[in-house]
Amino acid sequence: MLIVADENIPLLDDFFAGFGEIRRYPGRAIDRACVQDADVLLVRSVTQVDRALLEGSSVRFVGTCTIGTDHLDLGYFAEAGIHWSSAPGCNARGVVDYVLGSLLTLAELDGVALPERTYGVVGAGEVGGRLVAVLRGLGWNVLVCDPPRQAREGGDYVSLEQVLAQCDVISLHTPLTREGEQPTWHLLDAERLAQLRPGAWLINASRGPVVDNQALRGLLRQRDDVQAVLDVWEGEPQVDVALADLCVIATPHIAGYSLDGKQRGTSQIYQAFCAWRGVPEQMQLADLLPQPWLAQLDLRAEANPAWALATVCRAVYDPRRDDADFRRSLSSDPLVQRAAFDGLRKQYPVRREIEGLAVRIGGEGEAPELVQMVRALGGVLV
Ligand SMILES: NC(=O)C1=CN([C@@H]2O[C@H](COP(=O)(O)OP(=O)(O)OC[C@H]3O[C@@H](n4cnc5c(N)ncnc54)[C@H](O)[C@@H]3O)[C@@H](O)[C@H]2O)C=CC1
Ligand SMILES: O=C(O)C(=O)[C@H](O)COP(=O)(O)O
Repeated sequence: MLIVADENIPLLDDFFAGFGEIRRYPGRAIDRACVQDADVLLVRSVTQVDRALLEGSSVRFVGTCTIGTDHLDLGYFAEAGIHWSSAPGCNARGVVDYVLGSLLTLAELDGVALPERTYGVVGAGEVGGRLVAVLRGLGWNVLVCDPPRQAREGGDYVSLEQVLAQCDVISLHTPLTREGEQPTWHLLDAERLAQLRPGAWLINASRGPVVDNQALRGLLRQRDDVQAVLDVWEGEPQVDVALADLCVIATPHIAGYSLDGKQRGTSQIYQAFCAWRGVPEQMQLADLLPQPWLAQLDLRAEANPAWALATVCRAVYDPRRDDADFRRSLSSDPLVQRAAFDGLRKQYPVRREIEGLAVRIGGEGEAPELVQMVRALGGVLV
């Protein structure tokens, strides 16, 4: 069996070497010639997998080790009888950690207290749903907008207009869709961006085109009260450098790049592949993931809760590091800039997740606020 894979997929040999030959290519360089004789194609988000790539090839299974599927032509797969799988939720926690780290920076810059803000989460699936749970667990006020989910399940949701009118912070977690009843392409267009509340923060770690980047650049130039955090960009790996300069945090599509999330993505595709082939799974991700580098975090019971929150989150991940690396890499030469965008992602340092972090609260007293905070973040009290 010939398996063609994006070279950035971790643990390829551990999970797939037993099935046949693996040929690795840069994701953006996978073309018809690469896949012509392949049986299996394993990608991440940067390979457009469609009729133009696959027609005439022997590929019968496509796995994307990512949550997003906007790079896959699922209609063509159905027509051609190609089995496929994505990795739902694999790196959702990494994105939540990215949003938390961004909120801490925004709060420091604007001099506001996070519990006093109203949060709007748009898209309440694997990522947004976890983010809502964490924010509500912290006792913060959260409104949720997810029309497709609301139509399916009913429940306590609000419209996008309500989010724009009532929320100080808007975090986008929808897929990128161009068709259907609720398409998300330019969900935040010039008209909606103009409705952002005074002092609003906008975070986009979904897909670049969910926000009209040109309109956002115009808005940020006009309104210095609005702050933006962008992990994803229209036209990636090309980035609007002027827009990046206007953002508080700008990063090269790495919100979900925890080690755990990336390895989980490969593991989930392995599981889907084994199910498709009808063979038992031989490998377990738990046997491959290294121990977290931080064995335990110690807090004092008398610690200020806001300080403790920042300490726990930043002990694991601080997006300011990625922002600084990204800004250093920005270039007015498009070729240099595109290469730098992909280079930062390829060389991404090891980053773990807050969930499961062992936290010990020592010192005097019960510290119920700290206990609630650690539990809300998904930490484990020891
Ligand atoms: N920046 C990064 O590193 C990462 C980005 N992502 C992006 O985040 C997206 C969301 O991920 P998940 O939560 O795991 O997906 P999911 O499929 O579990 O949830 C998406 C939610 O968005 C809702 N939705 C769809 N259209 C909507 C609309 N017009 N308005 C409001 N809500 C809408 C859906 O009903 C669903 O509940 C992915 O599709 C992917 O594009 C995912 C992982 C990492
Ligand atoms: O899972 C998703 O969806 C993502 O956006 C991934 O973080 C994308 O990872 P790469 O394809 O950019 O390696």
